[in-house]
Amino acid sequence: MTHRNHDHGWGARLRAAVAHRGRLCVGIDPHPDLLAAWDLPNDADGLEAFAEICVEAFVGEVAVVKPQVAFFEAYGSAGYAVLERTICVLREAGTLVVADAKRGDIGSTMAAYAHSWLGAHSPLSSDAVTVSPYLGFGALDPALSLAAEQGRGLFVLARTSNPEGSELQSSQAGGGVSVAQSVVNAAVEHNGAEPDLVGLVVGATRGHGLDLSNFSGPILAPGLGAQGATANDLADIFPDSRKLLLPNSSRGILREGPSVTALRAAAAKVRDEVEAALS
Ligand SMILES: O=C(O)c1cc(=O)[nH]c(=O)n1[C@@H]1O[C@H](COP(=O)(O)O)[C@@H](O)[C@H]1O
Repeated sequence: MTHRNHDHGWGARLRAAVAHRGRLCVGIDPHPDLLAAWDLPNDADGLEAFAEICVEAFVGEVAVVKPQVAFFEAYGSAGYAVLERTICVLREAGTLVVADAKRGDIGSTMAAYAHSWLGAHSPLSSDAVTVSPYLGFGALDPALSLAAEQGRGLFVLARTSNPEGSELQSSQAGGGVSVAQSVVNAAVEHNGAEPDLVGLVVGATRGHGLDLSNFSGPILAPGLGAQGATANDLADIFPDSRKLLLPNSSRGILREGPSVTALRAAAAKVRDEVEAALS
């Protein structure tokens, strides 16, 4: 039997967390050059120390943390073990975890990915996961069903922050809308039944050209800091989507490490700038 509990579902948990700790999503992106800057070895031990420092700095300070899976995967099974512990510790401390895995595959394989990142008993079980709709939005169905069943969320790439994304995402899909807009429209349709289940990823680095007026779910907006966007850009780029906008900064904050105090202060500063800009 499908179990759905809206009170404890993703949307309710996200809205409560954001009301309490603000909209900023801080990325844990352990780039090798950051490990070096933090005087940590470029191996799984260095990765673990990096992640532990991030956890100590960000828990209680921000609502949402987004570990970028690629930087853990680079260390193989030892890296995955660090990722498992990081996700688990963050969630136990009440911080929402968006696993940035950008998964997307044919439906039957997508079901396996969904179980890895959203399944209740998976070692990588997170509150939400980033997914790519570019094998077809319908291919995400198994992830949509599991997320709804488990009270978890998805963030579907619509208009990404990188310049290379434009050519594909701005090209025309059927029905006279852009490919990215067709993703937005599909998300609107799905959220009719399950509000907030499907979030979007829309970069904060430039005007997205999307009609988001019918979309009321969460929008993850990467690009603050290292990619050049500032908190003051947000209100212009997302005039109608302020409530559940989750701007992300990773390197811009992580560069302030390895001091836990300095990292925490950097996250708090960006969080407060975001709140001031969107209020
Ligand atoms: O899905 C994402 O999080 C994502 C989508 C996107 O369009 N652009 C983007 O930068 N990201 C991720 O957001 C993070 C941005 O990192 P910084 O550029 O260091 O702030 C990285 O982990 C990216 O993989």
